[in-house]
Amino acid sequence: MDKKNLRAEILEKRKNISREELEKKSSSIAKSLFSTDYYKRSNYIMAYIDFRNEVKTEEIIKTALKEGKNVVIPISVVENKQLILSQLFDYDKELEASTYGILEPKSEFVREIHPELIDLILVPGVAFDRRGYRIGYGGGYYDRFLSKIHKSVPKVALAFNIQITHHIKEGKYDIPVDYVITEDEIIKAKRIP
Ligand SMILES: Nc1nc2c(c(=O)[nH]1)N(C=O)[C@@H](CNc1ccc(C(=O)N[C@@H](CCC(=O)O)C(=O)O)cc1)CN2
Ligand SMILES: Nc1ncnc2c1ncn2[C@@H]1O[C@H](COP(=O)(O)OP(=O)(O)OP(=O)(O)O)[C@@H](O)[C@H]1O
Repeated sequence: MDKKNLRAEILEKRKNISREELEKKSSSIAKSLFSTDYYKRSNYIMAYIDFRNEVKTEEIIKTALKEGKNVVIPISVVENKQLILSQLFDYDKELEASTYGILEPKSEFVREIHPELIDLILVPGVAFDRRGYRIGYGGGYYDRFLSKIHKSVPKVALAFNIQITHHIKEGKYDIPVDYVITEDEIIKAKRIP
């Protein structure tokens, strides 16, 4: 199946997850993340702010902040499809709906951070395969961003089971993630060299 149809098919399935299930599955994904070494070791986490029935990240962000970790979120720059990073201190106070309807920091709370500081990246997406390849919304924001990040920084996708697909044909800019955490398992990306 081509990328466009696969994207549409999975988005349709994800739309049908109830609020209750969304909360429950997201919470179990958060718990799995907390159990990993890369989460425990992290000090600067780049987290996305969920929209449109993505795995919710509110609990992850609030827990990480409580544990004294630094949390950084992306701001979309539409003109050049780049992501700017901003440090978040208070999830409930600092955010407002912005580009694409995604929550971003209000202007007075933008605190720009250099990408080199990041030591764990939580990646959103529409579909993933077990090698860590990904389909997003088609903007190329994360591929562009990840191309600037050192290979050693763990890239962890959060996804519901229904977002795991057999095979995604990789494009020339695609940067695979290292792990995909779902409500049922932690998939360590297997890539045949
Ligand atoms: N939570 C979250 N934040 C994120 C992303 C994400 O996937 N999830 N992104 C990941 O990159 C970036 C935003 N990317 C987006 C790209 C396109 C559309 C969008 O609405 N596209 C139109 C179709 C456009 C077209 O094809 O003409 C649509 O879906 O209706 C939304 C977000 C940055 N922040
Ligand atoms: N590193 C890059 N440099 C230049 N162009 C890029 C880069 N990464 C992606 N692109 C371009 O961005 C466009 C969208 O890419 P793609 O279809 O892979 O997006 P996606 O992964 O589905 O979306 P997103 O990353 O926004 O979730 C493509 O035209 C692609 O060529």
